[in-house]
Amino acid sequence: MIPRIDFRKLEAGNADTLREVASGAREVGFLLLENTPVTAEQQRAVLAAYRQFFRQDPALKAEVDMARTGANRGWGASRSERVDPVANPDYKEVFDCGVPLSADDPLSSLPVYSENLWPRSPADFQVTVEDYFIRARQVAMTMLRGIARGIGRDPDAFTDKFARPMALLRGNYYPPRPAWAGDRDFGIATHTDYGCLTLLATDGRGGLEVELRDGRWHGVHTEPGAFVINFGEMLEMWSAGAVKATPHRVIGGTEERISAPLFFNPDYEANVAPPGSGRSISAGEHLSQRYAETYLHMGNG
Ligand SMILES: O=C(O)CCC(=O)C(=O)O
Ligand SMILES: [Fe+2]
Repeated sequence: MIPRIDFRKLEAGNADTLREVASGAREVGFLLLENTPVTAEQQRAVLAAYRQFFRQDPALKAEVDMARTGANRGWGASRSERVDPVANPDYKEVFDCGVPLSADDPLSSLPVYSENLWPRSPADFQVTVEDYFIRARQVAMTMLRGIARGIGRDPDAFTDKFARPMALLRGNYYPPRPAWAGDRDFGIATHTDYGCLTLLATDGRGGLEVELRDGRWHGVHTEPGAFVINFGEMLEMWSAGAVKATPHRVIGGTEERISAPLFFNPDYEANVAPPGSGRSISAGEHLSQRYAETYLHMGNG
């Protein structure tokens, strides 16, 4: 149902692989990606770092609480984000970090380029997370180039606009579904992602569900080492609908679960309107608006 893509073949420009990527992007909006340069070990290391961070004393997490700031860097407590206006705020916790600009960059004062907030503990958290973030961005870049080729665009049609990416790496922590949770409570409620593509590593536990064309919810499962790829609102616009942003959610179960999505968002100034439409849609404005709609401390309060 969800196409399985071999990264090495994609990188080599294999025609069958490019076709599968293009049809998966259009018909499903989700792909499974295997055989990338990011190893299962590297995925496990970043998930373990997040697990240690989330399981520690809440006072240490509170030191980097994003709610104290006007941005989304650091820890987001349970119920600090509502991704679906008809659901309650999500019960997940998150940790977000981005790619900050140098201080003399004129755009560096924008919240989407805020400085990261790193916790005092665990000790090697920042090193592990930043190392993974760099590797994962390279995979995302190659993937995006492959999609451009697959849908018949110039290979760099999208990647050209990633000089100062508003990319965000997130750790999601889903505790066991709380006893108080009702019909409108989710680990993460139904949503589409905001950016171009999302590269998701999981701890192997099920929980992610996607709403496919048949109108039904389907569970997605991956083995350690593989990635789940899905596409966001900006790429749907930018590709004039050749790529679909598919709704997904996590209801949550009896066991704790950790996942790490890399939201691969382009430069603030990228125009993500359909080519030739004569319109202009600022990636930075779209992302800022979606943040304001979802994070309770950034506007959705
Ligand atoms: O945890 C997952 O499997 C999905 C998370 C997700 O959809 C998100 O963080 O946007
Ligand atoms: Fe998502």
